[in-house]
Amino acid sequence: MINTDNTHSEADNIADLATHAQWSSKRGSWQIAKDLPSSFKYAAQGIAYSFVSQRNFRIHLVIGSLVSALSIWLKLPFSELAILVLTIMAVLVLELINTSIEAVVDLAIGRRFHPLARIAKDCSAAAVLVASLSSLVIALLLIAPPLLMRLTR
Ligand SMILES: Nc1ncnc2c1ncn2[C@@H]1O[C@H](COP(=O)(O)OP(=O)(O)OP(=O)(O)O)[C@@H](O)[C@H]1O
Repeated sequence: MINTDNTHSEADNIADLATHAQWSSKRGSWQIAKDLPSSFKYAAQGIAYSFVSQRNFRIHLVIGSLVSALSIWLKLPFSELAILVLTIMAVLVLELINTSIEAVVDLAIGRRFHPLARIAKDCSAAAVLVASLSSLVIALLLIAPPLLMRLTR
């Protein structure tokens, strides 16, 4: 409750507002991470759920691991390895967000058809596709030349 009488200073009111906003935003949560290890545990649960339930997540993980192994074998410079790691992780991150959006849409409308649900899911899947295509192009640009050199030596 925000106090409006004169015994409260401006700073007290701002502190009250901050506390109020913090608790309002958490009101809908069933459970709140109480410490850092709990936050990591919930994040790990999200990764495990995506791995088990999403075929595309597993495919991206396998391709990402192969590309990383190939890059190390080719002894790519650290800067190029960093670019590859960034693009592989971007695809996995978007796959996780896609899974999250699908779950939220299903939670909101269940098994009913809705054009907005279709748009939300299609755009979220499109984000993964665009990131996958761009990471494919980046991988080809960085890996193809040294691989060809190695194979034709
Ligand atoms: N409630 C809905 N209303 C309208 N269209 C829907 C709805 N649910 C799914 N769709 C359509 O079906 C497609 C597949 O939805 P689904 O929830 O099965 O995703 P998915 O196959 O798991 O996607 P991804 O392969 O990206 O994980 C969506 O992209 C959307 O076009």
